Amino acid sequence: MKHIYHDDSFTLHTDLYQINMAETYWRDGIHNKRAVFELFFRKLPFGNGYAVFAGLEKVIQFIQGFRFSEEDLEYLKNEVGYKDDFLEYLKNMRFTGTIRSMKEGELVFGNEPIIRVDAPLAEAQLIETALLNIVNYQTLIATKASRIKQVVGSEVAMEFGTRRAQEMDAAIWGTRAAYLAGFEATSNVRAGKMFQIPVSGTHAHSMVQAYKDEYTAFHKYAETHKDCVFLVDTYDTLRLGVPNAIKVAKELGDKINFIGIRLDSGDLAYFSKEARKMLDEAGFKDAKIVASSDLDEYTIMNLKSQGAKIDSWGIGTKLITAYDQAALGAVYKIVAIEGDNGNMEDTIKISSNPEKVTTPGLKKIYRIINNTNHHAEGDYIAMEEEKLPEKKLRMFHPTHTYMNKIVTNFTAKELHENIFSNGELVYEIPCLEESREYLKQNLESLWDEYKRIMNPEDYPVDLSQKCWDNKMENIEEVKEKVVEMRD
Ligand SMILES: Nc1ncnc2c1ncn2[C@@H]1O[C@H](COP(=O)(O)OP(=O)(O)OP(=O)(O)O)[C@@H](O)[C@H]1O
Ligand SMILES: O=P(O)(O)OC[C@H]1O[C@H](OP(=O)(O)OP(=O)(O)O)[C@H](O)[C@@H]1O
Ligand SMILES: O=C(O)c1cccnc1
Repeated sequence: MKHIYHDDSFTLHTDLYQINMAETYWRDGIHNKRAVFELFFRKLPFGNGYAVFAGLEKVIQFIQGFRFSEEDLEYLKNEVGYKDDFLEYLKNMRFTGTIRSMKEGELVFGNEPIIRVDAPLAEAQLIETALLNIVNYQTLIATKASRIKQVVGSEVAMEFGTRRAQEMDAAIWGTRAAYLAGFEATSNVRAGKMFQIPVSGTHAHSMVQAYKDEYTAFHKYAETHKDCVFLVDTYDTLRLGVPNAIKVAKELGDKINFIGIRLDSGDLAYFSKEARKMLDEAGFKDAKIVASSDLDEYTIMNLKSQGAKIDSWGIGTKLITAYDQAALGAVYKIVAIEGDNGNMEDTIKISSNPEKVTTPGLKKIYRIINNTNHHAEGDYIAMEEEKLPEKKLRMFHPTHTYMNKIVTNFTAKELHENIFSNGELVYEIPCLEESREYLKQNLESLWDEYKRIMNPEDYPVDLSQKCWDNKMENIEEVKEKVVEMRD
């Protein structure tokens, strides 16, 4: 038993420094001060023109289960050394704050708040790490999957990555993210069961090797399964594999549903074209060709440009591990805190890099949709109490302010929904299918220039004049303070 790890709560899924800060706030009596944090990333992953937000459902689960278990408290006491009075405070802690968030399947861009947490300071602090962990991974994989699906187009994309994923949780939630982003199926049966994702699969080389020859292996498989996709590359794809598949399909005729073949190595363009001819000549015009083997959006695009005859794509390692970018860099920054007089006061983090200076204050985020062509003109961050003009909106780049435009005849769609209100879940969680459909609609409203997988245009994420002025005032105030403190 010693080596079987017991794990009865996710609440300690945080960094030690969060608990240490919570203790400081509590001992100082400021733990219940209202604080507002925003979760956002600065740079889009993979050089993509948009990201796909995923992770909210798991965030909700985490918040609902947020309580320190007896075992957590014992551990914190005996192994980390926290004192009883503080542990008593943690014991009674529940999440009592308000969370506003974008919906899963929302298109999201750099420097815009995806989630806003408005909660007692210590609570907001303690949930940071888990929120970032969930959103960073799921959004990264959903974005990678969406890129791949853009290239795959109307053909079928199947998620095959579990064996290469960074452990079991990543396989499960990565698969969910891939389906949300438009993949049609997964080979992971547990993910299929948990999220009602269609499951699908062929067979491995091991089965051919176990029976020694392809003919016997395909035949035995066909005797036990109606739907058959035969893997044809174990020995010699065109001389043995494809002819054996055709032979078995002909012999068993209507007794099976010969779906097609899978190619997993070699020149996939050449093999698929040759195999297509062979299948067609044998009368199997509807048989499908599945391809797998280290595929990603670039290889798929390249194979298509070579005229590969592939109907279905199995994508594993490069999707589920986000092969070309290991992490999304979302951060969680405090933007306002209750002052001693009870009013909310802005907070700002200064940086020598203008892109890294946070945008202070309570804000709302809107997508500006052109009413004529129903496409998004850009996103617009305004102060919470601000009323947007109805007829004419001036949008300008927040660092290169000379880049600006006037938008007329638009709809400003607010992107945040109320998720928790004073600790109560007030959001009806959509099913995965709905979020998937929501993403599809969102992509339709995005101009193609932001969707291409290489060198897309920069999508505008602008600040309102008030929001921009407020940021500048905050920067000036901090500068003055720094001078005062230096003198
Ligand atoms: N016609 C093609 N054009 C571009 N890339 C291709 C083409 N055919 C295959 N590829 C890609 O080339 C890579 C080949 O991988 P690799 O060198 O490991 O060999 P393999 O053919 O998969 O053989 P094996 O699995 O036996 O090692 C894969 O990423 C595959 O998707
Ligand atoms: O290439 P990926 O995109 O990661 O897709 C998943 C890979 O996993 C399987 O290979 P594996 O060698 O693990 O097993 P198998 O060939 O014996 O089935 C499959 O044949 C794919 O090549
Ligand atoms: O069903 C398949 O063909 C499959 C599943 C997982 C990984 N590679 C292939």
